[in-house]
Amino acid sequence: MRKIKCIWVGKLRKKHWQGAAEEYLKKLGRTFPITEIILKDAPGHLEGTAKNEWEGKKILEKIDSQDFPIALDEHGQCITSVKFSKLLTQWTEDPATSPCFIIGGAYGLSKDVLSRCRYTLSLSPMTFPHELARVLLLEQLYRADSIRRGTPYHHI
Ligand SMILES: C[S@@+](CC[C@H](N)C(=O)[O-])C[C@H]1O[C@@H](n2cnc3c(N)ncnc32)[C@H](O)[C@@H]1O
Repeated sequence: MRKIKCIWVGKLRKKHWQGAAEEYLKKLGRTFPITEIILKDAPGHLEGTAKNEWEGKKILEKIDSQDFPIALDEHGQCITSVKFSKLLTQWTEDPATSPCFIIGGAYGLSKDVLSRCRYTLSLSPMTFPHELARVLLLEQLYRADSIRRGTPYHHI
């Protein structure tokens, strides 16, 4: 079964992010059901590292033993969409595991989350807001699936 889990920190508050995310979730839903786990932001009185450690603990609680956790982080591996499609096929076809993509909040992912992850994916060496990173990842998942199926969405 091809299934993908996504752990996000924080809601998409603006309509334009919601609309963009929904568009790709709907397209992906036809072939790749996505399970989204949306975690609350850390309490407002926490700052910097304390914030990402608090969020990190909540993220770790949601990673199951059969998950193959993939951190989204600007310092990770920057790869082509074709390579991503191959990796995604490999991850989703492994009967023992299923991919679990993780996007952090405003202060990023904690060291514990990064070290628990089995792959770290960068969307660019530049830093994006988590809402945009979420939309970009969903679009790349859709593109990767289109490449795998040979549908005319990606033009090499
Ligand atoms: C605003 S960024 C956090 C920025 C930065 N790491 C920090 O510590 O301040 C929020 C989240 O979006 C995701 N993100 C932002 N830019 C990214 C990129 N270029 N590649 C992959 N993920 C990115 C990451 O999951 C990150 O934890």
